[in-house]
Amino acid sequence: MALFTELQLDEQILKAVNEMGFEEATPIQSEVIPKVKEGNDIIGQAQTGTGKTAAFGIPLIEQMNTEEKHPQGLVLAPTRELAIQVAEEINRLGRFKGVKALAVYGGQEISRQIKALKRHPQIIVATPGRFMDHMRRRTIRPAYMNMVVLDEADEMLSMGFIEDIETILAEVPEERQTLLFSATMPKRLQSVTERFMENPESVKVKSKGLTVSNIEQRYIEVPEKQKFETLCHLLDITPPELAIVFGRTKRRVDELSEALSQRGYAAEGIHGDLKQEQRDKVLRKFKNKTIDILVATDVAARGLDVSGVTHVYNFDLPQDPESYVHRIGRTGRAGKEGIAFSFATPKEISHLKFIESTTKKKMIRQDIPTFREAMQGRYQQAVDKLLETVKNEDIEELEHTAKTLLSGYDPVTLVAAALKMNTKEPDQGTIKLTEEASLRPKKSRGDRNRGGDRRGRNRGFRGNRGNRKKRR
Ligand SMILES: Nc1ncnc2c1ncn2[C@@H]1O[C@H](COP(=O)(O)OP(=O)(O)OP(=O)(O)O)[C@@H](O)[C@H]1O
Ligand SMILES: [Mg+2]
Repeated sequence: MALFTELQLDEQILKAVNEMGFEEATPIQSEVIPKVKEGNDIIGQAQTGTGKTAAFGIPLIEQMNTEEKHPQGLVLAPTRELAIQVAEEINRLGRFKGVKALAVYGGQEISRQIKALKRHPQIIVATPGRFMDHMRRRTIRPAYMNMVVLDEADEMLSMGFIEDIETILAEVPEERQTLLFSATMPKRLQSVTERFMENPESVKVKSKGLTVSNIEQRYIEVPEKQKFETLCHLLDITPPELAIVFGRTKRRVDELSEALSQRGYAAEGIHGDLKQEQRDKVLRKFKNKTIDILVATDVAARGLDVSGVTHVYNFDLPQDPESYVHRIGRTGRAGKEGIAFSFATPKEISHLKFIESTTKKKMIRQDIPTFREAMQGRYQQAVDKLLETVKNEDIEELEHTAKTLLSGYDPVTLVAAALKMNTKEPDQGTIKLTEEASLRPKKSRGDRNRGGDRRGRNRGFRGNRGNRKKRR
C-alpha cells in the first residue's frame, strides 16, 4: 500500500480520492498508476474487490483533455450493470477535474444516449454491442480515442464479444494506449493481448491464490433435492446483511427467487431475459436493502460492487473456476469480511476439487445444517428482534398491560410465548424447483465448448446483441 500523495496525481483527483474516503492506494493502484503514465500498454491482474477500477480510472482521467469535444477514452465492459457502475466511479473520481464518463449500453433507449453524448463526456463506458451501434450511427467517433480499457476482458472473450472488440479497435487509432484488467487471466486471453496490445507489460499483484483471504470459503455436499432446504436453513442460522445466490440458468433464478419469496425471504432475481428497467429496479432494491437476497445468473458475477454483501451462495456450482472466483468476489470487497458457500451434489465433488486446484485455496467442508439448527437460528432472530424493541421502541404505553399479564402468568411462559409469536413459522407449502443435472467433470470439456455454452446461454442479456442483429 502507498499513499495517494506519493503517486503524483492531479490535485483535483487527489481531492476526489480523499472525498471518496480512500486512505491508501491498493497494491494494484500503486503499481499500475505510474506505469500507465509512462504510456505503456498494461495487463493488470489483481484479486476481486481490490480497486482495479480506480487503478485504470485515475490515470485515464489524468490523461483526458477537458477542452476537447470528442470522447478520448473508452472502457469496454461485459455487462450493462458493470458499465453503469464503472461510469459512476469514474464520474466520482473525475468530478473536480471536470472529466465526465457516460455509460452506453443495450436495453436503454439509444436516443437518450445520443442526447447525453451532446454534453461531451470525455470517457465512454460501454458494452461492446451498443458501442458498435453508436459507431455505425456515427454518434460516437472512435477516431479521437487514445486510451482504451478492456475491463473483465476474459469474460468478454467467453461471451463471444471478440469480433465486436476487433471491429471497435480497428477504428480506434493505432497509437492508442490499451489497458486490460481482470482478477482472472485464463491462457486463452493471450490471443486478445497479442492482437490488441503492443508490448504489454504485465502487472500482477502477488498473492497466494486467485481469491482474497478475507472471504471464508465453505462447501456443502448436498443432493440436488435438498439444496433448497439447505439454503433456507443457512439463511436462518446466520441471516446475511445482503446475500447473492447464484443459480445456473435463468429459469433456475426465476424459480429460486419465487420459492424464496414464498418462504418469506425478501428475494428477487436478476438475469438477462428481464427488461433492463426491471434489472435496474431489482439492483436498486438490493443496494438500498429493500430486498436482502439477490438471486442471479452469472450476469451479476463480474465486477459488481455492492457494499454490505456478507454472503455469496453458489446454489449451483459454476462451470468455470474463473466464474467461481468472480462470483464469490462479490463479497469480501475493499478489505471487508465475507463468506461464500458452495453447494456440490455428490457427483460434482470432483468438479469442486478442480475449482479448488485452480484457485489454490481449499474450501472448508461443512455438514448439511439440520432443521433444529435452523429453528435455533430463527429463535435467535426473534430474541434479537425483541431486544431491539426493548432498546429502541417506545413501549411505555404497554407497561400497564404487561403488569396485568404478569400478575396472572409466569414470566418465563410469557416471554417464551412472545418469542414464539415472533418466530418465523416452520416452512410449509410446496415450492417449484426444476432439477438441474450435475455438472460433468470439467476435464472432459474443451475450452471452446465452454465458451460456446456460455455465449448461448447468456446471449441477449449483455450488450444487447440480439437486438442489434435484428436491426442489421
Ligand atoms: N484505495 C482504496 N481505498 C479504499 N477503498 C477503495 C480503494 N480503491 C477502491 N476502493 C473501493 O473498493 C471497492 C472495490 O473496488 P473495485 O470495484 O474497483 O474492485 P475490482 O478490483 O475492480 O474488483 P472486481 O474484480 O470484482 O471487479 C469499491 O467500492 C471501491 O470504491
Ligand atoms: Mg472491477
